[in-house]
Parts: sequence; structure tokens; C-alpha cells
Amino acid sequence: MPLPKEMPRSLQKSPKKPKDKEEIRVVLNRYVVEKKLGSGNFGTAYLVRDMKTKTADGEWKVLKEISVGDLAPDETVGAMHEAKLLSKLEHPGIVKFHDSFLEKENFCIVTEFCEGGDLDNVSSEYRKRNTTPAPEQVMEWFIQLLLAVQHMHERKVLHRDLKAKNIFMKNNVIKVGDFGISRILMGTSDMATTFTGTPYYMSPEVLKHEGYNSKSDIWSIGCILYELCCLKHAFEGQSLMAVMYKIVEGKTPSLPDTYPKELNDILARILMKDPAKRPSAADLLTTPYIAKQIEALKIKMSDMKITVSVNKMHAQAEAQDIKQALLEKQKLGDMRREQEMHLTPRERMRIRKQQKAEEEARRLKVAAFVQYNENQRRQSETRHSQFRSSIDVTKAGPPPTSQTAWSSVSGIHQHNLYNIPNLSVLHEHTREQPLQNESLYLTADEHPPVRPITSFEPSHRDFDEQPIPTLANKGNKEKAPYQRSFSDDGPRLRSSSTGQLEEKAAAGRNAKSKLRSRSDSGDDKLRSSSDSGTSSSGATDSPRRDMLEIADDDIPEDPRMAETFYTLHEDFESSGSSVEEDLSYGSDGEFDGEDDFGALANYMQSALDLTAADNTTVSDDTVSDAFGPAVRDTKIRNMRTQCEKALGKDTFRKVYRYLKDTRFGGNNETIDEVDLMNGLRKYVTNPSDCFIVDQLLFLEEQAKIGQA
Ligand SMILES: Nc1ncnc2c1ncn2[C@@H]1O[C@H](COP(=O)(O)OP(=O)(O)OP(=O)(O)O)[C@@H](O)[C@H]1O
Repeated sequence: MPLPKEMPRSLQKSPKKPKDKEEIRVVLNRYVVEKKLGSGNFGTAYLVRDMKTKTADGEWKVLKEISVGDLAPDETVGAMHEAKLLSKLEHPGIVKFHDSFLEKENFCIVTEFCEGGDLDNVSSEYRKRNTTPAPEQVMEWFIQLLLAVQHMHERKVLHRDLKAKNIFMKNNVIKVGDFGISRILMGTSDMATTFTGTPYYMSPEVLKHEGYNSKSDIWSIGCILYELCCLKHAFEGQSLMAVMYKIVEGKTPSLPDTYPKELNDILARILMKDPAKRPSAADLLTTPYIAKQIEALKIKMSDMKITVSVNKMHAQAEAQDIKQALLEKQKLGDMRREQEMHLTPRERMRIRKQQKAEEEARRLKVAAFVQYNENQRRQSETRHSQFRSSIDVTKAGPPPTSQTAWSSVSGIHQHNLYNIPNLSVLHEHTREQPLQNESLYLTADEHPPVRPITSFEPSHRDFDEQPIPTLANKGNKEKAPYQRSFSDDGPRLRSSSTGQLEEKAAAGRNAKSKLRSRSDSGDDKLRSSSDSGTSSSGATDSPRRDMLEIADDDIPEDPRMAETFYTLHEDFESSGSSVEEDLSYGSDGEFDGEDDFGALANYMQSALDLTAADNTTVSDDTVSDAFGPAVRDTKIRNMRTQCEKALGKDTFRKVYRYLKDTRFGGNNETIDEVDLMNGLRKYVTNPSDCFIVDQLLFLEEQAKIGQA
């Protein structure tokens, strides 16, 4: 089976091995299930390949399966119709809803795949590093979020479950997932949708059963904004009740001083307890402070679109040459394997050493990339603190007016979940920028030992143009602009993927030529050819080539001893990725980031064109509640499983009983939360571990009310 392009690196931990036939699951004769992404409250999400797309190896998508039970087709007509409507909505900030269908007892939704993970992952990454996103970064995400939400609210589609886990990153663009899905899954009756399972983003009016409207989505955006700045929930508490109480009655939290006062003021407006006083998305977009930021961001997006376009052209123009070279490489590989059967141990050793060197070069590049990201982050922090001091100095001074104001995005911002260098990494620097570190390709002296990575400061361009040539970094390779086509003049030191592939192909040509020489004139001829560095392709002086040269002294001259030596070193791995793998990125330079940036820039312009603040509150119409009861059951079942997993079956049973009796035992006395928490200490060390059990109990109560 051909390997698809753009497979996220983290999804390829184990070496490629062919799947057994029975292991392969294909849904609807179309979606090949590749990996489980995770399970949420509603169902399970899988990474799939859609085989009905124009690329031979399919397009990556996400398939979500939600158990809805055995429903008669006429019961689901309304919901299916609603789902079809959602698939017609397009916005760069919304996860594209591709398809939906019923399969067996599942309602399936197929959406766009976002390789950067969700904002919850992003927050944890920042937490791990003990740092927070730069204000410009938060602003950029916040504006993208507002644009997406405004687009949907204008079309009377509410989200109903906005949370960090539902906001994804793709090529540095924020994408809101599951827009409109809650309504299909849960219906719109207040009781059914009051408690989504996660209390942190729920608005006071929803908790008070006063109905859900567009302002409730806005409240959730406020909670997300706070979370991005502070890396914790806006309303926190040890128990579910404590959180709910804070939402309904508590003080509005404010941002740390490190964030602009204007942003804090905006947050305060968003987190107004009274939904009527809360701004709409359009209202927020026309706020002067935000409008000024949009102006700067729009320029940045337009620039990115142009850069991506240019790089795409390069990629397309050169794809053919790369394809050709890779085919050659494949052929040479085959030939080499064949010829190896007849090689002397020393020759075999030579080839394996060459492979080993290539492998090591790749490993170093991965390490260098990680270091690069770390450097980026540090630089960003420096810029960030400079930015902050400039804010302190100018306070009410003018906002950034050009893309340079936005260039201080953080390292983490430029780094997606799957470690695929994203667009800002790839394209922020111009092509004319000199290479800062040519020595990414090792010289014979440097290999081994490995150079200390700490002293390594590759430029953007290094990673732009030197993707690691393994399947694992296909995403990177695909986006890399291929610098120029293959030339006939053999291998040379080049800082581009093309250059690297070129060298590989040329190295292969050299090997071929050596093999030919050997069969023509014996071993001596082969050695003299390699010693002098000449080859059929005419390459003579490449440091890369030097690196690949073998220290012949290592190999015993005696053929039997050499054979033993060779056997002992059998663990040298083959370095070549298959031509199929390599071709899948080389032959198709397609990348939709360009469209996203362009479209975002257009939406930003539209936002700037909004003149009057529009503070309309939108409610959505009722929709058939076909899936509602089954989905509620599924949700409860899933949450119960999560509880058992978190606490262990036995502890869960005891905690569940205790909480149920205390909260809903019929005794109408007011519950003292502190006493309740202390009571939990009988079963668990940390009472807040039982939060999830409280959530389950609430879901169950809601379901009962819904049924009544
Ligand atoms: N479009 C997507 N692109 C990439 N990853 C996704 C996508 N949709 C979901 N995931 C990932 O799949 C996993 C399960 O997602 P799912 O939406 O089913 O649950 P959830 O968001 O965790 O919870 P809930 O069901 O309450 O929304 C999560 O880790 C999520 O990040």
C-alpha cells in the first residue's frame, strides 16, 4: 500500500511495517482507518485516509464515530439534513466538515485533520516549559477565533461547546472544531444541553437554565482567552459545585500585568455575567484596539500567502526532477542490493558505512531542529520582554502597523504538536538570507563524534530547505520549497532537500559507477576510483562525499576475518526510504495553507469594513432530537469509563455512592462543600480527583430531567 504524504511524525513511532489484511479497517469503502486519535465524551476520533481524493494515497481526515443506537432512517432525517448543511460552510478558521453518515449504530462525521493538535495541548506545552505565550501570539489566536465565531454566528450557527480542546492548530492557523455539532447530537432543549460535561467554559445563564444563545459562546471565548494567557482555567475549584458557583457568582478574573490593559478590559466585557451586556463577536472585532491589531495581522497573512504561493510554484516546478532522481535512487538501490550478493566483505562494509553516515546525518538534523525550536523560543522571549517594556514605555502608544510587529511570534507558536515545522518557520526568512550553518552536513572530521548541538544555531532557511529525508518528516518535506532542480554535475554541498536528494542520487550514481568499475576491472580499480573521488557524475570535492568515504583501515584485509567483522556490524540499518515515500512529497507540492492565509486576510478586511458595532444576540432554531437520548447515554457511559480509569473501579464505586447520597440523597439541607470534600478523603488522598465523578452525577441527573 503506498504510504500517504504528510503523515505526522509522532504518528509514525514504529518503523513502517505492512499491515495485515485483517487489521485494515475501511469505513464506507472509502476511509482507511490509520490510527485512533482519542476518545471524547461523545465518541472516538480516528485519523483516516480518504481514498476518494485526487491524490493516489488519499487525503488525511478525521473520522468521528458516535454511538447513537439503532435508529430508523426516518427518525434521523432532520439531523442528517442539518449535518449536510454544516458541510456547506467554509471558513479558514473552522475545521471543515466534509461528510456525515450513519454506519451500523454509529453516526459518523468526517472532518479536516489538524496536525497541530488542540489548544489544550498547546497550553500544556507552555506549562511544561514554564512560560506563557507572547501577547501578540495570544492576540493573533484570539482574532482568528473571533473571525471564525463571527462567521458562524452571522449564519445563526452556535457552537455550544467551545473549549480549548475543540480549537485546533493547522499550519499556524486556528481552526474551531465541532461547530454546530452539539446541536445535532444533543438537540437544543435547555435541559439536554445545559451540562456538556466540561463545566469550565459554561456561562452563568446556561448554568442558571436561562437558555443558550450566541453570547454564551462569547463567554466561552473569554474563558479560552484567559486560559491562553494564564495557562489555567478562568474559574477553578476543587469541586464541580465550586466551579459553578464561581461562574455564577464569583469575581471576574483578570489577566496578569504582562498582558496589555486593553486586552484585560476586553476580557472583562466578555465575562460580564449578564449576556445582554456581553459584546457579540462582531462587536469585539470592531473594538478599536482589536481593529488595529487586525490591520497588522492582515498584512502578515497576505505576506504569508504570497510566500507560500512562491514556494508552491518552486515545489511544483521541481517536483518532476526530484521524482526522476528518486526513481534513479530506487533503481540504484535495487541494483546495489543485487550486486551486494557478489561484493567482497570490504565493499559491503563500505556501503553500510555510507548508509550509517547518512542515518547519523539525519539524526543530527532532527536534534538540530529541536534545538532550533528551543532557540526560537528563547529569542521570542527576549523580544517579548522588549515588547513588554516598549508597551510600558509607550503604554497608550500606537499599535504595531506592519508585519514586523507580528514577527515576534514565539517558538512554540512555530512548532506544532507533531513537530512538523510549520509555515512561519518555513517562510519567515527570505531566500536570499545567507546560510548560517552550512555544516549541517557533516564533514569526515565531524562524524563521529557528534557535534554538540548546544552550539548550533541554524537559520530558518536551514529547516526550510533541509527537511529530514525520512517518511517521519514527510510533512516537512512536502512543504519545503525545492530550491532548484537536479543538475548533472554530481553531488555537492547544498542546503536544500533537493540538494540532499541530489547528493543521495549522486552517491548512488557513484556506487553504481564503482560497481561497474569493479566488475570491469576488479577491486583495485574500484578503490582508486573512490580514493580519487571521481565518479561518473564528475563529483570530486564534496564534503558530504568525504563524510561518506570509508576508513578502509577499519576493515580487515583477510576475507574471512572481514566477513566476521562484517557480520558483527550487521546491525547497520538501511538508510533509504522507499521511492514511494519520497515521491509522495516530491511529486505533489500542493499545500492548502496559502488558501487559508489568503482567505483569512480577506475575512480580516471584511471585519475592518464592519462599521457599526453589532451586538445582536443569536439563538438557534430547534432541531430534531433524534440522536439526543442515545448520545446522552453514550456520554454517560464514556464518562463512567473515564472515572473508573482515573480512580480504579472499587474507589470509583465508593466515591460515586458517597457523592450521590450526599448531593441527591433527598435531604434538602444545604451541602457544605468543605465538609463534602473532607468526606471524600476517606476514599482518595486528593478530593479534587473526584471532580469527574461529580460531572458524571450531573450528567445523569440531567438525563433524568430530560427524560421526565
Ligand atoms: N480535526 C481534528 N484534527 C486533529 N485532531 C483531532 C481532530 N478532532 C479531534 N481530534 C483529536 O481527537 C481526540 C478526540 O477528540 P474528540 O473531539 O472526540 O473528543 P474531545 O474533544 O477530547 O472531547 P469532547 O467529545 O467532549 O468534545 C482529541 O485528542 C482531539 O484533539
